[in-house]
Amino acid sequence: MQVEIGVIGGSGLYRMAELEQIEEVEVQTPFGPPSAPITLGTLQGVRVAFLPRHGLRHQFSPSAVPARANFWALKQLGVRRVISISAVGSMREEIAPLDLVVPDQIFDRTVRRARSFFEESGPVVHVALDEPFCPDLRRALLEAATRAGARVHPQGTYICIEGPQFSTKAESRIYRSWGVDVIGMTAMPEARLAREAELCFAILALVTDYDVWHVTEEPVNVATVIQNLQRNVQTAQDVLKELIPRLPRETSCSCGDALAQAIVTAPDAVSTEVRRRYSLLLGRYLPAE
Ligand SMILES: CSC[C@H]1O[C@H](OP(=O)(O)O)[C@H](O)[C@@H]1O
Ligand SMILES: Nc1ncnc2[nH]cnc12
Repeated sequence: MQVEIGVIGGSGLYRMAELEQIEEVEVQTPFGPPSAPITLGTLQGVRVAFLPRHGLRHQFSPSAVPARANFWALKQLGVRRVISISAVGSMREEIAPLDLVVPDQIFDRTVRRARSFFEESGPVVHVALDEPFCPDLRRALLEAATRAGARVHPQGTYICIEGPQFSTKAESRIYRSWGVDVIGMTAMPEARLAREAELCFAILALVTDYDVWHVTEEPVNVATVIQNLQRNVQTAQDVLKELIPRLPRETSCSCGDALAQAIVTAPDAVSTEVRRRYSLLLGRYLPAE
């Protein structure tokens, strides 16, 4: 059975306990191996691929997550939609720890991550990122979270910092003045890569803390993040159980055609070698033979 849904687990979520009939697959990609072997399993009759972004033992810091390998590997397995489960800090009083957020925008403050599959070689590709998440997958996530009885915020801007350190109070204050809603370290370059790989992508953000700006709450630390994440893992699983079996097979969004108008390099300037290397992503547009 075709694996169409990918789930990327973030901090504190290294396995998906609800998967049945599981097998582990080691995938190789032109960008090296993904963060961990990918677990293939069944959730309520639907085949799912699960990948813990920081590795099974949380070996990869946000800057070192092999994001290109992760998305390439999921695409290679046939995945068309990717749901990321992510721990975030809240930048607004009304978004409380243990709430869920389905962000609709991202502000990228990362500074040292590869952000494109086509950076070093390959044709010049400019995908649109005005809406960085799949609108249909976001809507479905939101409906699933509501059915699961979670307190969920239907939109929000996720600011992605480089880390690995948490923010200073001055940074946190300034980010808040920019109007962001939640803060994390991993949504970028994932959203960029998902779009380049023509995959639907959305984040289920689990709020773990109030970052460092709050006057009465303790500044964020790892223990709080993991503790609150653990308290919310069951909710995340419940949302996935509500979501995955109801996702229609066919998509009506434009994520699957993101490259159709995006390749600028003249076809005769793209070598056979490059066409072969990128055939998984570009084969529809620039066949190798
Ligand atoms: C462990 S605290 C900081 C860490 O948690 C978040 O990870 P993820 O998005 O993978 O859940 C945050 O982005 C940082 O990487
Ligand atoms: N306050 C915070 N800053 C960055 N990443 C986070 N992940 C969870 N909480 C965070």
